[in-house]
Amino acid sequence: MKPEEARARAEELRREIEYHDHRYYVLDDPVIEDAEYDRLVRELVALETAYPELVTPDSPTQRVGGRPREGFVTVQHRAPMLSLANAFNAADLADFDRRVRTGLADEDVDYVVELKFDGVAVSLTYEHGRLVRGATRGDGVTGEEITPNLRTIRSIPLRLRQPGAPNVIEVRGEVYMPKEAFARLNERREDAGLPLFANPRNAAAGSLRQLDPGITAERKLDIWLYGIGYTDGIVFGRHSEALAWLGEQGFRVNPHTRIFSTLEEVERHLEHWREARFELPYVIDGLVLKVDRLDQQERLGTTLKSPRWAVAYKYPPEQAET
Ligand SMILES: NC(=O)c1cnc(N)c2cc(Br)sc12
Repeated sequence: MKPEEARARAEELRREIEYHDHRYYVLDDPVIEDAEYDRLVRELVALETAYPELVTPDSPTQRVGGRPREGFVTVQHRAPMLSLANAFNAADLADFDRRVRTGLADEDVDYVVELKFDGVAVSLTYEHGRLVRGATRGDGVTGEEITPNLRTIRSIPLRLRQPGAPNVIEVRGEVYMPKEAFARLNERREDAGLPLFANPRNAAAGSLRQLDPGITAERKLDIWLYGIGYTDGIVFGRHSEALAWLGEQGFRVNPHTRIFSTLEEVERHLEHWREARFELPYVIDGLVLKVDRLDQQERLGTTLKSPRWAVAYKYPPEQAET
């Protein structure tokens, strides 16, 4: 095969494998048998072995790369990762709603209500559509650079759908360990006489902070994306539009998000999830309310550490920490 034929075939295989990764890991709706998928990957690995100059960082064969690190470097988030004020009951919610409506001179308000995932908040930076950096939240301004570990999470796209990707975009989400993976991991640790993780959040944090990405890759972590930090090339009118755009770009966005225009509807929704959350295959510790219109968010602004346009409604912790 001539080099330019090899290059073309490698790119064709990458797109096909990316398509199937998105179907399987993001949509949970594969359209190919495992054996056929493995054949595609084997053909790409063979091509990249025969023509090493073809290997690109965003090739699906480069998910688990690099030697273990000595330690983590810190990076500055282009836009700070805010924390959320908490609401624990109907009175707290009514206070939040009243402050929002007062701040908006009694304009109509839509709330986007999303699940609050009990995991590790991370920021993914894409430049020209390619994943260049992944970091933990840290103190909101400075986080730890954990790119090789995040690249092992198969539902994180290594490159965005073109066209439409801005030059630079930071997307925010929560890395978590599904309850089933957590139970299996602790079983293996018990058999090996290792200390157990107390809960899936600690297991996810411990798995992300591994210096060896190969270990992270074995931990079956996953991610939900729920926000956009800095971006230089795209403007949204509503948070719900930004979430839809993230889904179109290939990110894994949670299907239980809803939009309500009255507090009563929000409260009914929160009561539904008070018990229904235990049926989910991942842990949530509450739900997040956000004013949907971004111009209204702007007008409400933020306090020193958290937005006035969002609040986390928290359920009491589960009795026996799973
Ligand atoms: N859906 C969301 O916005 C969401 C979900 N889970 C979380 N742990 C957090 C934290 C912030 Br800050 S926002 C958010």
